[in-house]
Amino acid sequence: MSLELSNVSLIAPGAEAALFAPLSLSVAPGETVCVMGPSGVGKSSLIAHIGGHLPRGFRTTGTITLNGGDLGALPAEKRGVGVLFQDAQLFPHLSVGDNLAFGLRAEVRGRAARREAVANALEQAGLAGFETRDPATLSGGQRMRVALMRALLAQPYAILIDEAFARLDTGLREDIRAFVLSHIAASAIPALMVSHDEQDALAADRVLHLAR
Ligand SMILES: Nc1ncnc2c1ncn2[C@@H]1O[C@H](COP(=O)(O)OP(=O)(O)OP(=O)(O)O)[C@@H](O)[C@H]1O
Repeated sequence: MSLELSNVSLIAPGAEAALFAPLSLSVAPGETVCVMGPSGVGKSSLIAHIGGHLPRGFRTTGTITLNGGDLGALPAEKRGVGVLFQDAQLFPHLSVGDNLAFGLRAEVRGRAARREAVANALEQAGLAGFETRDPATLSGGQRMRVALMRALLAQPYAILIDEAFARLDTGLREDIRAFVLSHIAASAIPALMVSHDEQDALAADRVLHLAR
């Protein structure tokens, strides 16, 4: 199902004017839309708003619909939105396998079934056998692949990507971007990707420029 934004805008705490002109957008299942725009226009805040993590004091207009429901009525953990950040944000105190198991939905019951789901995800990420590894021992690209698999194991209705590839080396960035975007397309969920990188824009299905 599509991710639908209708007349969405944000007013930062203490500000009078909206950060960007009201935004209406429909992102289709399997489609990736790249959101670009000048620094400070509100790209990360838009991602935070959709995910339900907007800092206190922001005012918002418009509506966001996902999976047929109004996201504004739901707390972050009930929105079914997965977010990929720049530093992958794996839990440092959990093994790679436990990070993935954290993403698994509660419906996957039983130790054997959960272990198998984690092993499958690692296999898909090209990281078979990495269950007991400490996330700190992974490369940036490996961490990002685990972060994507953790997000997908939760079977989200949409994925948001906030400059997730920016800190990776150029060659690796291309591989990881292709890995992430192909998994999103295969999962048939809509994705919104915030970026400054022209290469990200080229890899997306569509580009949207946020303007004041
Ligand atoms: N917690 C906050 N309190 C007050 N203002 C904030 C807060 N978070 C963000 N802002 C303001 O909201 C505006 C948009 O910030 P945001 O980080 O969303 O922009 P951005 O387009 O992602 O920028 P960049 O490209 O530099 O990452 C900025 O003017 C910023 O100062």
